[in-house]
Amino acid sequence: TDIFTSLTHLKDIIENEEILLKTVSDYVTSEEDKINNLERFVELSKEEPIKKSLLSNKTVDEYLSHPLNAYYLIKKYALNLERLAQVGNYNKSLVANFPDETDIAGAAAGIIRLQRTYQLSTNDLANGNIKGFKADPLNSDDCYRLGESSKENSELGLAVQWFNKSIEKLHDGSNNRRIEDIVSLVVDMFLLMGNGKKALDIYSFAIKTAKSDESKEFFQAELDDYNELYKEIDVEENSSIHDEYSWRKTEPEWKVKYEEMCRGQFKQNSKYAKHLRCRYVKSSTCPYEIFKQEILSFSPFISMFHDIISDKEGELLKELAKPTLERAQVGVASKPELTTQRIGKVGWVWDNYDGIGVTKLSNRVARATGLSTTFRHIMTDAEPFQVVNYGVGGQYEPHTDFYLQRSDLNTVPEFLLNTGDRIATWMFYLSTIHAGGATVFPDVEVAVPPIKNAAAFWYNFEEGGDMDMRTSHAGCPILLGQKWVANKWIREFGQFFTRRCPISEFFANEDKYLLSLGYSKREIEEINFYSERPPQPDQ
Ligand SMILES: O=C(O)CCC(=O)C(=O)O
Ligand SMILES: [Fe+2]
Repeated sequence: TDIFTSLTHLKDIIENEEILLKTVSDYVTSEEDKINNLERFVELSKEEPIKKSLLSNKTVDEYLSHPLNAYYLIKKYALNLERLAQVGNYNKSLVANFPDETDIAGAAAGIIRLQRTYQLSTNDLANGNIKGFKADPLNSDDCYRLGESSKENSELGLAVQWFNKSIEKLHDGSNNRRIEDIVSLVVDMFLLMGNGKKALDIYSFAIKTAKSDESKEFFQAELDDYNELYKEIDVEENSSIHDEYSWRKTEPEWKVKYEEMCRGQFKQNSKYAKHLRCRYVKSSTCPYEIFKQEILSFSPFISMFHDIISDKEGELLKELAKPTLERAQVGVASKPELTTQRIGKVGWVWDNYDGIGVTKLSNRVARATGLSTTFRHIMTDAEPFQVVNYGVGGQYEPHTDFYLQRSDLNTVPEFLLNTGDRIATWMFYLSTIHAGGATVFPDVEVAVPPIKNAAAFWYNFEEGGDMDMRTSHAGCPILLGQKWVANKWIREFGQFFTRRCPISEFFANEDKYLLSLGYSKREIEEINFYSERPPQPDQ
């Protein structure tokens, strides 16, 4: 560096010695802090490993049945992951599946979805109570996160409630945000609701009750800003009736209806409702095999089969699907999208995947429905099983299973080319759900309860071969329990020789169905005449 050739640089180095020293000592302190932090983490984890402290005698599945527990676990592991990021060298594959901050936010959004859909009170939820099922109460940090999530979702009323809860619990030490900032957020929410009066009240109250001079000054400054901004507006006049408890985001009609269906607020209003029944159906090929079918709607034809798969077979499907599970996308193969419209992970399980086990299940679907489910690599009669596992507040918003754009039929993987559309849907329910999670058909007000080891089965097309838009359906958010389903979509063209007559003869046409039950034409006219079908809105 040629220092020896002049002495002036040596002088500089002497000047800078102190700064260098400080840099090194700062580094040592910060590394020490890190190590201390990690040491504390190891100590705590040794004292109460997650396996023991959280589960306490429950199985993992029981524990995860409560959405708040799932949220707690996600948060705990995500925060651990942040700590581990400070450790230089360790086996990264151990944390490959760890959740991160985006998962905490996703789980919080799921809980807000559940709160809104099932109209849960903020108090109950904050106490960990969902319909009598208990989890640990939420702490101040959790409540704050739920407030943020509500805000992001434009649920301003809920946001106020959660931010207030977070302030109420601030003393628990979980939350290092400043009370001033949370109060300002509450004020913002009221302003967005159009309630300036409330905003003013909160500032005045905060100034009166402030715990320190700084705090008081902060609120005074905020209030001054506010007065400056809104001096033109008569606050009293503009304060609408909005309070946080009655305030709801305006949702499109389909969503309101969907959420009502999920809550069970609907009437089976088909005039044929009283003829719905359970029946035994004979297997299409095996003379001694009988299936238990419950008919839920004649037109469109929607039914369920009870006890149609064993626990063991269900486990097989889940196990085979697990390694292939990926975040669900919506849309066609050429342009799938990640959306909140469907919150779950899907995997595909093909016939012959595991010896004969999966094929046996496909064959059973064929015998129960009379449709062909033969799998082929070109021109298949049915798709492989699509196994779906839902997450916290997981759902699938209303959709139809067929391709709305006819041209999309040409952008499918090769084995599905020239197989026509999804003429019918079969869906196994593979897990126990205590609340929520029904499959609902809002247009015809039919709900299929997600009963373990049962299956839903319906036709997506009308008798004449047109798409039946009334089959639009949804998987409701899961409130308590875990949800696994396995779809088997049966394609159109493979049914050329197998399609059963009774479907077109009886079920697609309700009158024909009644004839088949032995009613005379006159009786059917009478049933039609006296049936109590509520007036339809736009007739
Ligand atoms: O989970 C449900 O109940 C519905 C699922 C569904 O409709 C689908 O996967 O296409
Ligand atoms: Fe579907």
